[in-house]
Amino acid sequence: MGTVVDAANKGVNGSLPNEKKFKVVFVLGGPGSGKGTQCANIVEHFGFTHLSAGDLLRAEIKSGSENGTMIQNMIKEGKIVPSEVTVKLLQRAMQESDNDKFLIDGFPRNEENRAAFENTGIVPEFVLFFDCSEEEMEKRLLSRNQGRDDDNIETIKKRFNVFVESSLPVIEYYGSKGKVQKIDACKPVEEVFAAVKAIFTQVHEKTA
Ligand SMILES: Nc1ncnc2c1ncn2[C@@H]1O[C@H](COP(=O)(O)OP(=O)(O)OP(=O)(O)O)[C@@H](O)[C@H]1O
Ligand SMILES: Nc1ccn([C@@H]2O[C@H](COP(=O)(O)O)[C@@H](O)[C@H]2O)c(=O)n1
Ligand SMILES: [Mg+2]
Repeated sequence: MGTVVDAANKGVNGSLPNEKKFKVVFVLGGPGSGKGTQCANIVEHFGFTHLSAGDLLRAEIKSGSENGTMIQNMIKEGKIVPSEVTVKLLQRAMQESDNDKFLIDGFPRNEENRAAFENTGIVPEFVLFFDCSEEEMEKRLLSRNQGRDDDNIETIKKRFNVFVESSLPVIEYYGSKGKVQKIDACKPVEEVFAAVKAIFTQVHEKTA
């Protein structure tokens, strides 16, 4: 597995110190591609802690935070919340955790997210990319039934546009660095997990 940021490279290039040693995998893919579903499986089999940026933002709304209304409006519009807010939530969750292995789901969603996270000094081990057609993702989101404000066709279309315009370039960036593990996420859950499992098993064997 790649390098985990440690004491030796804390604070390099003006970045903030990574106080604990963290191992991070970014989990990316379009809305409804199955990121949350597969993260739950990875947690069970590989001992990671799952941090969904979307879940942290939704919890922030519920907590009555001063940013709550702004976040709620952004989510309803399918827009990306300023990185400063999201990175703080992620950093806090990592610092408060007893674990040192994190799946960061739905982040970085744009170039601003990516640059802001890079400033923490934490380097992702790799990026898991769930690749799925819009047709299949739309079908899944419209039948998700979790009461999410953004699971309606108007917001779904906006989220697809944001994914193509802002998130895919981030995946391409990591692809150019040889860090992307792409998975066909249009298949049934069990088949997708078999592919995910193979990747995590291989990575684990390399570092064992
Ligand atoms: N491989 C699959 N085949 C069929 N349905 C799936 C599959 N994976 C997930 N689902 C279902 O699709 C819906 C969306 O899945 P999930 O919430 O995991 O997606 P997500 O990528 O986290 O979406 P979002 O970005 O909106 O949070 C859920 O109802 C889930 O049960
Ligand atoms: N890095 C992120 C991640 C999410 N958001 C906002 O939350 C919405 C839901 O995210 P899910 O991952 O749960 O689908 C998303 O559409 C954004 O509005 C964000 O701003 N930044
Ligand atoms: Mg999700």
